Amino acid sequence: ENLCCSYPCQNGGVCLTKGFNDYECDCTSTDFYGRYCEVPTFTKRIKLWLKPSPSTLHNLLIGNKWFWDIVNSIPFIRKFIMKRVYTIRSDIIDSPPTYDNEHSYITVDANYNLSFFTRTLPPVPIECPTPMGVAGQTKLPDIDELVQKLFVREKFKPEPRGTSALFSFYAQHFTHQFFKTDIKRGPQYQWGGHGVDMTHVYGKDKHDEHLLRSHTDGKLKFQTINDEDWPPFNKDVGVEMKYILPVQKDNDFALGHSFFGNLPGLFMYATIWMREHNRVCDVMRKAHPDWDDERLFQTGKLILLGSTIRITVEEYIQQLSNYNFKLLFDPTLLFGEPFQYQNRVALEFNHLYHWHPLMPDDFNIGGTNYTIKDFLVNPKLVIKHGMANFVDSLSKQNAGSITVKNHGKYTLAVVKELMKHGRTLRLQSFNNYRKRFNLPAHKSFQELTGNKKLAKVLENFYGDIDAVEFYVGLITEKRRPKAVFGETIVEMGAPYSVKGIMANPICSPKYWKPSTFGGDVGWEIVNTATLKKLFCQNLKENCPEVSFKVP
Ligand code: HEM
Ligand SMILES: COC(=O)[C@@H](C)c1ccc(-c2ccccc2)c(F)c1
Repeated sequence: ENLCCSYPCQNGGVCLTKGFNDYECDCTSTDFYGRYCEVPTFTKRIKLWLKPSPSTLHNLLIGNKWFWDIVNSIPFIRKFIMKRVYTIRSDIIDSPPTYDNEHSYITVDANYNLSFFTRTLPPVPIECPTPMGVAGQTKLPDIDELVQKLFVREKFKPEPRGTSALFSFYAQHFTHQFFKTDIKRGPQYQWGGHGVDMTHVYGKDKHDEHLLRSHTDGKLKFQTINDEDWPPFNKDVGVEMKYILPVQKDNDFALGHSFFGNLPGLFMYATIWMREHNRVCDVMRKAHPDWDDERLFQTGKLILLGSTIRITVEEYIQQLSNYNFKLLFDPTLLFGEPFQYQNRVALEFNHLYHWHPLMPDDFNIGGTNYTIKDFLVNPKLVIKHGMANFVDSLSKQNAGSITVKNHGKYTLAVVKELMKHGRTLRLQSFNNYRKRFNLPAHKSFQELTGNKKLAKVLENFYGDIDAVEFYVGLITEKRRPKAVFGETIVEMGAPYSVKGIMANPICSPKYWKPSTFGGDVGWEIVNTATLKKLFCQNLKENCPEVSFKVP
């Protein structure tokens, strides 16, 4: 039988079977040696001894506000720390990508097959005794029972740190530009561009982009209703829009992403980025009256890309991490470092980012209460209330907490689908992912959950802590003090997200300069972009509440 099924090789060692009854661990470039790559080299031993644990670091970063206020005010210290955040987080991610969803070993295909999500850990080999290799039972627990006991929201649990519903829709809107499962072909297939490419604003390809553009002054098509600019109706454009329920004509708009007509929060962001693009085109036309439609459009796209990344790092991830340390988006920190400006979206990152508990069960917009049902496939609510009221209301409403028993009714089908995909694609155990991201495997259900009752429920389901599935582990893991979610989501999400952002072409030395963004004017926009400006520079009335944190 395949002795590699028990994952004997530690610290990144690669297991290779030798005939039917033996194996060896390849410890090359792991800084470990020995039969299981379990013995650290001398230098590695020193490094491990000096390295603070993720929890120690976390507590340091969320505490000591006085200390961080000083650090944040001294540019060269702040930059020194941010550079290490970039390099340490990025170095954990394999680049070029190593595994795909169809082989439990490295292949050339894994690198060249862009229509696959890549895999950070390869699938569990088919011939292994249990779905997790050797741990646990031969059959995984029933998904409906798991969902019933671990995910169904009985009572809404607000995000404890006051994260707002504006944040929730930002998460969904921003991540859907690179999380694009090609369901028809299978859960391992994707139709995205493997990075922050703004296709959620400009369309999935050149064909759709051509339909969404006005071809005048670099602008995107729009229509004016109630004295505000909105996306055009799709009857006038003809891009493919996908709805999860039947849609009325006056709710069918042409947007950069086929899914974005399903929720008003997504339509809101689609609208504000369309307005921002057209505003930037006007600004650039003044600075460059000699430029044609194409140059205005392309420069506008680059400026919005830079603005998106700045807002994502300095406001969105800032809120997510809850660190007192002020995060900085500065590509020059990596200049001169060995860094690959290439990214491949991992299946595990996609699964990890299923944050449906962020969604409340209903929304209070300008005093009117809407259930998710009222919200679904009803983007014209944003027009009805007006952009200012809509963003103000979402900024004042608490998001849901990403934790157990907090999936709203309309997202249960999604989480069931996710669990099925995890099994079809033979994801390794939660503990194997902990080790892959330099975290100690949890030794007991109690240690994983920090909750006796929950530990018992999980024990009854899985029997063995090493058989707990990936997504189940992420959601049932105990939260660290003042954290949005468990340790593993941060320690896995941070590397994927930092690598995915900093590997963007605009962060590379040849792109990251004023001329790329149309000179000083565009450069200034990218370097001073904020969420508040994104909304308030595109509203006629005075600026409403715009925040990822409820006041
Ligand atoms: C009530 C609100 C929501 C509903 C009804 C909803 C519904 C869905 C549905 C039906 C899918 C599967 C179809 C598809 O893949 O496009 C999906 C996928 C997904 N959702 Fe949600 N969602 C909601 C909110 C969110 C939020 C707040 C996030 C936050 C990050 C999120 C993250 C994702 C991700 C990452 C995927 C996988 C996308 C892909 O791989 O194609 N969703 N959602
Ligand atoms: C050390 O600090 C970090 O690594 C910070 C910058 C950090 C970065 C990224 C995340 C993050 C985690 C999950 C999904 C998206 C982003 C995160 F939660 C924290």
